[in-house]
Amino acid sequence: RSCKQCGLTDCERSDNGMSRNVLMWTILVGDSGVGKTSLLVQFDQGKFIPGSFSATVGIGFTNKVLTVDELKVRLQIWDTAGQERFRSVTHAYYRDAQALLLLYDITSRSSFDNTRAWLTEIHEYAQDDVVIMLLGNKSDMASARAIRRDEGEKLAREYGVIFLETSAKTGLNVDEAFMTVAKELVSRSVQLPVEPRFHLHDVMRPENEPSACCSFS
Ligand SMILES: Nc1nc2c(ncn2[C@@H]2O[C@H](COP(=O)(O)OP(=O)(O)OP(=O)(O)O)[C@@H](O)[C@H]2O)c(=O)[nH]1
Ligand SMILES: [Mg+2]
Repeated sequence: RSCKQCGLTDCERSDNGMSRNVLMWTILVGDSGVGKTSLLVQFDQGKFIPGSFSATVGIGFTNKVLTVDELKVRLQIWDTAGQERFRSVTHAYYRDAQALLLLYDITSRSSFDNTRAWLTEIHEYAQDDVVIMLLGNKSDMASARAIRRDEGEKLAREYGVIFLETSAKTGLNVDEAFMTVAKELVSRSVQLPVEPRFHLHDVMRPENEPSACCSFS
């Protein structure tokens, strides 16, 4: 049985028998080859699959549940195709995103330069209050580095977004990146308690009642 809405097979319960879940849409964007799929595989499965590069076609999602301040945060993470020909598909998903992770490859000047165009697109298609993180990926490739860390930090400051350098290969800062997003989403929603923009679920339910946070098919 999997939920028709979020694709999860079950709903976690916290220790006090209540389930309190929030689902948040997160999208990975950036040029083809920067490591979006690899980052997601590292986060989801804790592994890096070396070998030839196989570009993502279309779009797909992975669910991960993180706990932030006793709140279960389900991140529905959409991995998009970086190739130009798939851009129009990706645009359709921006509007529903609460968070966007924009990756560049620290060994590729062009992927870094293109982040400005990505940010312009994000501002055009995404919600104004979307959480944006800039990630300089492949930080393990020190000898091939083309973008200094402080260049990434400067760009992030300019656009007012959060910045981290990551490595999908070694796992450096991968969990941190997603945890930072989840925490930021939770803290922003706490500041706006009137109508949080949680996408689907935000329920509390006693242990002996069937979980209602998902709708099963
Ligand atoms: N050394 C190193 N290689 C990486 C890292 N992340 C990705 N790669 C490699 O870079 C290539 C591209 O990675 P992908 O994750 O497929 O890139 P992508 O951003 O999903 O590309 P598209 O699907 O075309 O948008 C692959 O050969 C990966 O093995 C990293 O952190 N370090
Ligand atoms: Mg990919």
